[in-house]
This record gives sequence, C-alpha cells and structure tokens, in this order.
Amino acid sequence: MLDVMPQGTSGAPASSLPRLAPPYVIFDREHWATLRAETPLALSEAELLALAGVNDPTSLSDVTEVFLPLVRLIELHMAAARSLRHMVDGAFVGQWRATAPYVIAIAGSVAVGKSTFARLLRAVLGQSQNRPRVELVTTDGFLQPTQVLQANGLMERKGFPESYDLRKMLAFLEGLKSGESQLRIPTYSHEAYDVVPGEFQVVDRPDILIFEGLNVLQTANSLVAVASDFFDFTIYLDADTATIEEWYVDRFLKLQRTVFQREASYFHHYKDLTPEAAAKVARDIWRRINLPNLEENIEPTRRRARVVMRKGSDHRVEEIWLRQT
Ligand SMILES: Nc1ncnc2c1ncn2[C@@H]1O[C@H](COP(=O)(O)OP(=O)(O)O)[C@@H](O)[C@H]1O
Ligand SMILES: CC(C)(COP(=O)(O)O)[C@@H](O)C(=O)NCCC(=O)O
Repeated sequence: MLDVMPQGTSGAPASSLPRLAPPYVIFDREHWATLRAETPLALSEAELLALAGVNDPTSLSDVTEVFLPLVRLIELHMAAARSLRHMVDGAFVGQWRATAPYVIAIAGSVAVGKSTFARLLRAVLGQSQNRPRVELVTTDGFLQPTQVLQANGLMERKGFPESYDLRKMLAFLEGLKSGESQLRIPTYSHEAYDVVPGEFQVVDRPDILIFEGLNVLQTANSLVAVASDFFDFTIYLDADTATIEEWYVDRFLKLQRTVFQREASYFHHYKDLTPEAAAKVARDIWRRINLPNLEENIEPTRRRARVVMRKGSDHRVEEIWLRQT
C-alpha cells in the first residue's frame, strides 16, 4: 500500500488507496478522479462531447473523472519535459531550439476504443489553459495500400506489423520531432478498406500530436529507430479480450447497417446479411485476424506504456495503472 490519502469528493463513491503492483501503481477510478485537482474545464461537457464526436453517457462521466486527471498528469509531464530541454539547450548546447510538438501515443487492440478515446482526449486537451493546437493522427494511413497487400498475400494480415509502411511512419515522426512544417501523411478510408490515393492529412507543427494505432508501441529489429523513440507520453487502452470481441462484433453490426449499405463500401456484399449471419462473419474475422494480432503483437507492448487504462464491459474506465519505472 502507498501512503497516499484520497482527497475525498463529497457525494462521490468511496475510493480505495492506490496499490503498488510493480511496475505499476494502480488507481481505482474514484481515487483517480480526485487527482484532477484544480484542472479547469472551460467548455461544457456537452460542448466537449460534440467536439469529440461522441455522444455517450459513459464518455460524459469519463471527461471529468478520467480525462481531467489525465490532462493534469500530461500537463505536469509536458512542463517538466520542456524545462529539461531548455536547461540542457541553454546550459550545455548553448543554443535554443524551437519547441517540438509533444507526442502522445495511444495503443491497444482493434475495437478497444482508441479512436473514441483519442478524439475525447484531443477535445479535452484543446480546451485546457493555454489552448494548445492539438492534432490527431491515426496509423491507418501508414497501412500498405490494398494493391500492395494483395500482391504480397497480406490481406489476411491487415493490422499485423508487416502490413504497415513502417519506414514512412518513422520518417513522419522524425520530421515532426525535428520541427518540420506541412508534413503530408496518407489517409485511410474504412469504407474503401484502403488508403485513399492522392488524399493527405497535413500536419503543421501542432503543439501536441496524438498518435493513435494498434502498432505504436511495437519495435522492428531491422530498423534503426522505433516509433516510441519519438513519444513523450504513452497510453495503452485495455479490456478483457472477450469484451473487446463483443465490441468488435457490435461495431461490425453497426457498420453493416450503415456504411456497408453504400455501394462504394468494400464490404457492400454483406449488406443483406441477417444480424445473426453478420455477427458470425464478424466473429470469424476477429478470430482469424484481430485476435491473433492482439495476442502476438499488441498485448505484449502494454508494458511499454506509461499509463494503462482498464475498461469494463460498458466502456467505463475502471482502473488506471501508472508505470513507475
Ligand atoms: N466510451 C465509449 N462508450 C461507448 N462506446 C464506445 C466508447 N468507446 C468506444 N466505443 C465503441 O466501441 C467500438 C470500438 O471503438 P473505436 O473507437 O472504433 O475503437 P478502435 O479505434 O480501437 O478500433 C465502436 O463501436 C465505438 O463506438
Ligand atoms: C485497419 C485496422 C487494422 C485498424 O484498426 P482500428 O482502427 O480498428 O484499431 C483494422 O480496422 C482492420 O482492418 N483489421 C483487419 C481485419 C478487419 O477487417 O477487422
């Protein structure tokens, strides 16, 4: 047990003390919520959720109880990183550099909720005291185009390390951290199930960049750098595997009723499936592709994250693990 007293919020459920489970200190949600301290929320929660493109009661309570303490931690970390850099630049190198974007990476399984979490984090960070310019990039854009995946027999390996253009991804991160402006990165369409030819997202020296994808904490032995060399703060979204499978199936069913109905959709041929048949297809894709990828390549990277957010089956963040080493 740690000697840390909960500050206690009136009317809030009782929280237990953080517990040590090396390399983590583990907070329950109620205690974590008290660590928000004075972190203000300038926008109304409804405005925030609209900004984040989320409309869900779970997310609403997450804003104050989970995201504001997280933003406080990130702001403390950001200030410490900046002052270290200034001190070293001034005292040792003798030259000042422009401040590079602060990079927050978000990892986790397919369908664990990374995009939703990243959008919310962007909205909450963007309304914080200095109104930082926050940009969001997902690693989907660095997937190899379908044509290349097909030519290499990799269509059943989408999301696995070999399905990404890792060199392109690392070149982007290196350029970003070197202060380059107007960086162009490819965009990915879930409707087309492919990278969109000729369409780019332009990243122009934001204050903070949120970099989200299942592969962000992975290493590749054959290359000199790994993506995490360029990260300042790392988060892993976690939940029980059986729960994530249900979220995957639910999302697939939602897509089948909407996006798949469009002719341009890669999965248009599934448009008339009954819900039962569609769920069967989704479970089959999950077990053939996304589950093995989670077990072999994603879950093993959890230990690299500074913060692990553990979600319950209703998407509510229940526990926060803060790595101590
Ligand atoms: N906080 C949340 N509350 C309710 N549903 C959520 C929440 N976060 C994610 N979801 C749902 O779970 C599914 C997977 O989330 P998504 O953000 O698309 O995951 P990922 O980007 O990790 O693949 C989606 O259907 C999404 O709407
Ligand atoms: C493109 C993805 C690797 C990205 O994952 P996500 O954005 O869902 O985290 C994934 O959505 C995917 O296409 N996986 C391959 C199997 C499938 O169609 O689910």
